[in-house]
Amino acid sequence: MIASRPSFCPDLRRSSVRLSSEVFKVKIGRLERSLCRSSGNKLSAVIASASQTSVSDPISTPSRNDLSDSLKKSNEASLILIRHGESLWNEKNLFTGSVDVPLTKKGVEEAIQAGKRISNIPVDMIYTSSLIRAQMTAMLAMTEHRQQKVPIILHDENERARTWGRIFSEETKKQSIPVVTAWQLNERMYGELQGLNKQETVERYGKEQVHEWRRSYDIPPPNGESLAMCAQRAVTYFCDEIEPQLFIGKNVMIAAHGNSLRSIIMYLDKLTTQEVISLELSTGVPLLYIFKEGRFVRRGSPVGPTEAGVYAYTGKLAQYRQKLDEMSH
Ligand SMILES: O=C(O)[C@@H](CO)OP(=O)(O)O
Repeated sequence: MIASRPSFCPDLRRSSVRLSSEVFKVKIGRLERSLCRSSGNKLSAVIASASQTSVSDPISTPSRNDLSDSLKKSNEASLILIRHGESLWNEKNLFTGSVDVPLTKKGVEEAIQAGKRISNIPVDMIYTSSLIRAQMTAMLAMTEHRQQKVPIILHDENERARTWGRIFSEETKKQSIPVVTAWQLNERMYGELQGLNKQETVERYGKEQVHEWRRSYDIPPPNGESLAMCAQRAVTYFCDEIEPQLFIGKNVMIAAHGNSLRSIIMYLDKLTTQEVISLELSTGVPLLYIFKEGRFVRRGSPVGPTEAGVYAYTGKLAQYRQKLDEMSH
């Protein structure tokens, strides 16, 4: 197979040099298009970042002026990616895909440990898949965060959900973190392999065939999604909904799945279709990226001895941590 780099979001491909005003205009245009496209209260997920409040109020719709003020203010943001902790089907070695399986006790512990590792990194918005294992991971991780804000899931499935979920205190909103759930970040649909034991599937179909289903880029398992198909929806969502938040300086955490995150990492790290095949993500280990001047720079996983290095990378992160230290003294 010829290694190639798929272009999911051609108008947003990042320049390796300083973000030119030309590109910046495109990116703002994109954000505005995304605002235009969004209808009704779906708008709140994107424009939450445009207002200076922490949780989008599903009723209020901040003006474009708020948006452009906010755009001018920030040029650096953190992006944390976490694959969910171990699920009950990971433990049983079953293909899981779109089946909505909760965490094991070990998975709960992994999520809490992940939270400790990122407890000094700012989080303004959280995106999770619509599956409980990713949502549990995000929520458990945030119980450890030093900022001590409350993650609140936004419900925009219908008018009543939006209206009934309103918050009437500005102060309480400031102490909250909006959590957007999106099916596009779900694990890839594993088709007729869902619920099958991985080892038994190898015994039945052979190691090579199963490896092809699990790790090839564009060969789907029977009636399921290939990584390419999963990337199409996950990366498009990332470009349309999450990247605009980073552009305006919002620090974002994404809790998702092995394959939806592999496809997003492929986009962030500009991996080829060949390189992504060997990319494996452990459960519950957070990865940190810094988004600056239109580029994503991978800082690795802020764990153990590397933690000091992670904070040393940017002045903004160091300042944030110092502020947290001062507040807790
Ligand atoms: O079963 C699944 O849904 C995934 C992730 O656990 O498995 P794989 O590692 O084969 O992509």
